[in-house]
Amino acid sequence: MAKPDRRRAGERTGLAGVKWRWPAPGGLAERHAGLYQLFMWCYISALGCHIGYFALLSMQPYPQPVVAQVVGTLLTVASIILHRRGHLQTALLLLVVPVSLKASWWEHQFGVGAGFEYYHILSIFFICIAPMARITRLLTSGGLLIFYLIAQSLPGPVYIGSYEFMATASIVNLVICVTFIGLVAIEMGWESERREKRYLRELRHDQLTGALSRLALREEGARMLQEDGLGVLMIDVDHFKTINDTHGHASGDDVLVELTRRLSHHLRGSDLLCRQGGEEFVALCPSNDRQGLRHAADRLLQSINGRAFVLNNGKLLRVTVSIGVAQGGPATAAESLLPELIRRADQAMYRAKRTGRNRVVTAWDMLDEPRSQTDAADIPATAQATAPMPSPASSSSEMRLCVEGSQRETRQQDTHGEGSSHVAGTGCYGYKRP
Ligand SMILES: Nc1nc2c(ncn2[C@@H]2O[C@H](COP(=O)(O)OP(=O)(O)OP(=O)(O)O)[C@@H](O)[C@H]2O)c(=O)[nH]1
Repeated sequence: MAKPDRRRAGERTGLAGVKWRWPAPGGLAERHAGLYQLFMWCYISALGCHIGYFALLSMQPYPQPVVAQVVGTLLTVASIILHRRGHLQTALLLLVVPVSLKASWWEHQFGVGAGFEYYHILSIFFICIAPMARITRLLTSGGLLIFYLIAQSLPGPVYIGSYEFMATASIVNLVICVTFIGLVAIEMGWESERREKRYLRELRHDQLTGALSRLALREEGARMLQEDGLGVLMIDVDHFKTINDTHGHASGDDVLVELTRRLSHHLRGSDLLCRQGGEEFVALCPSNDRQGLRHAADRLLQSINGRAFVLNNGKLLRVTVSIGVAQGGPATAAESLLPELIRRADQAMYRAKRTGRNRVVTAWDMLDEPRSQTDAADIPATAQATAPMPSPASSSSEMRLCVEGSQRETRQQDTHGEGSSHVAGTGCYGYKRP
């Protein structure tokens, strides 16, 4: 097999054989990708500063702590490597503690007032936002704060710069520190926005298949029902347990992924495909046209049973689905009608299972059948248990739409109260406004 092209993947082999990849690698750093990148730039700038100091050494009229510069450079290199390996806390400490130390040294050289105290504040800021244990953060920032206070009361400066030098140094140091804090704050804002969007996307999508999740099904279904009539197609893979048992769970997963791909391909742009759970999918199709919905369901059925699924081991597998269809709406009480439509599509799907699988059954066809044919055994136990009881929430006139074939309604002025109606053969109660 051809070797992957590292350059194309943005990878480099750098210090100590560490693989460099831009942007951030996996693990801890990945969860703070934006911050991580910014810190990387801080490290690189710090490294640049150290090298710059070396260049300036010979030009300074007063003795320079060469050892401090060497140690500072080594610490920065070490912190880059540690950060790259995921030891974020240690790396950060190696960076900010020497920065604070160096700020004290410059304060000692020039006296307080040249703006080097800002670097203490910058160090404490970095520690405060670092993803570390609260106790470590408290101890370190407390330590740096005490260090800052001690540095502020250092004995008289050894070298006192001119007034101009002090003023310029103060402004430059302030600008550097404020820029860093500003950049990090902006990046953190963007990062939390990105994270929020990512979580929301994950919440609304099924991890395996990429189809919409149950949460999205409820939200989108209710929205669609408010705007237009809605067709609900309940799609369930036949004998999926046997597929899992025979070919393994991984192959079962592959079947679900391919199934989603085929179903999505054969749905219209305005339709939505959701994974209800396990091997059960729900297609939401905005439509008032029952015939059209039937055709759509037939088309989906054929897209699955018409062509064999190719498993990872090259074996061919014939997969079939059973589809139940229900239709209703539009409704202002969409939140209460949607579960009803799903229940009825589920009921129709179970009927398709019981009558041989690999077929489409519509809820309205079930209504037209003699009552004896839609025997109780067709309705799953859960559906029977959840046959809707009249409730205040279902008392809107729109609830009438849960009954396909309203001509079959037989009014019941019984214990359900005035205005309730029972739909023959459906177990579905609707409420009409008196
Ligand atoms: N591979 C895989 N299997 C799953 C997943 N979710 C649920 N299952 C399996 O799907 C199977 C569903 O089995 P059943 O509910 O008995 O349905 P079935 O075998 O399709 O039978 P019928 O629906 O009556 O045709 C169970 O074995 C579950 O473990 C998944 O995400 N991946």
